[in-house]
Amino acid sequence: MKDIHILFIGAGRMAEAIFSGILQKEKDIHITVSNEKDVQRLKSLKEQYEINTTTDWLSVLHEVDVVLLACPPSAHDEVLTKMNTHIRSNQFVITVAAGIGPSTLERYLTDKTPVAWLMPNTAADVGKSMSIYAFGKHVKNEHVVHFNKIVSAIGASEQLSEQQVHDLTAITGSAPAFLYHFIESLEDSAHTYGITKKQARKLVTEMIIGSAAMLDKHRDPMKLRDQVTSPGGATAAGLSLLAENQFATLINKAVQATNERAKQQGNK
Ligand SMILES: NC(=O)C1=CN([C@@H]2O[C@H](COP(=O)(O)OP(=O)(O)OC[C@H]3O[C@@H](n4cnc5c(N)ncnc54)[C@H](O)[C@@H]3O)[C@@H](O)[C@H]2O)C=CC1
Ligand SMILES: O=C(O)[C@@H]1CCC=N1
Repeated sequence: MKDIHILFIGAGRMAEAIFSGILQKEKDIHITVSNEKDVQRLKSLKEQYEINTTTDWLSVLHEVDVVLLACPPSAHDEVLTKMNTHIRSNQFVITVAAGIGPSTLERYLTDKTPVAWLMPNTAADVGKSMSIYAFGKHVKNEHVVHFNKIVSAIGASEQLSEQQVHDLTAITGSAPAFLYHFIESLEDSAHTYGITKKQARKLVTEMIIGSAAMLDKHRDPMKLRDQVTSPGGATAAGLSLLAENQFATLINKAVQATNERAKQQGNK
């Protein structure tokens, strides 16, 4: 397969996680990263990753096979409007923006442009993103081949419908932040029992890594929870308190609030 050249529009946290993951796995994917004006950020990314950078993505657009939009949902209107008059047929446009599905991309890119919506998470940086995606109407086999090469470099993936990517943005895109918040809360709690912050971090981080490894091996959280919960014992008391305070309902509400905001961002 011929080398792939990807232009990133947006040089923030998600862009970096994705191209960092790609560069660790793939030698024949070339990266150019752009933002509007933060030249300091581009300089430091160029030094760290040995990639090309620009503040003028339009000037490189004609050279690339894939454009990956990693800018805020609110920037899409301006970027896609500008792109539509310059993009060549067959150039593949992917967005990772919350709320911006393939039907939105196709409304802007009017010349049967192949498009895809990818919802990854920052674990792309370590090749462990769980990414969901949906394709637009004009995606052909050659684009699927490129897409699979890019997405498999950053972790696991699942193709869904556009509506499902809307509905599950909270789960793959945002829920890592829920989990990190849970971890921070455990650290704060541990720290109240007279250990240092460093010790609290070690206890909680290693516990989470161990639990994730168990989940990876056994893939059955209910069974794993049960193994920890000695009948009538200490864990059961903690879980009861979580249940009395509607922990599962609260998580569901957080998922809904996230998805609502994601959709709202895409509708602007
Ligand atoms: N951070 C995350 O975990 C995830 C983020 N996303 C999506 O990734 C996108 C970027 O999010 P973050 O990296 O978190 O944000 P960020 O704020 O770290 O990065 C945004 C980047 O876009 C650039 N930008 C802003 N307006 C622009 C414009 N008009 N033209 C070109 N570049 C422009 C900024 O300079 C910056 O480099 C968003 O659409 C978000 O929904 C999706 C999944 C997960
Ligand atoms: O917070 C956000 O809007 C983005 C989308 C999913 C994760 N981060």
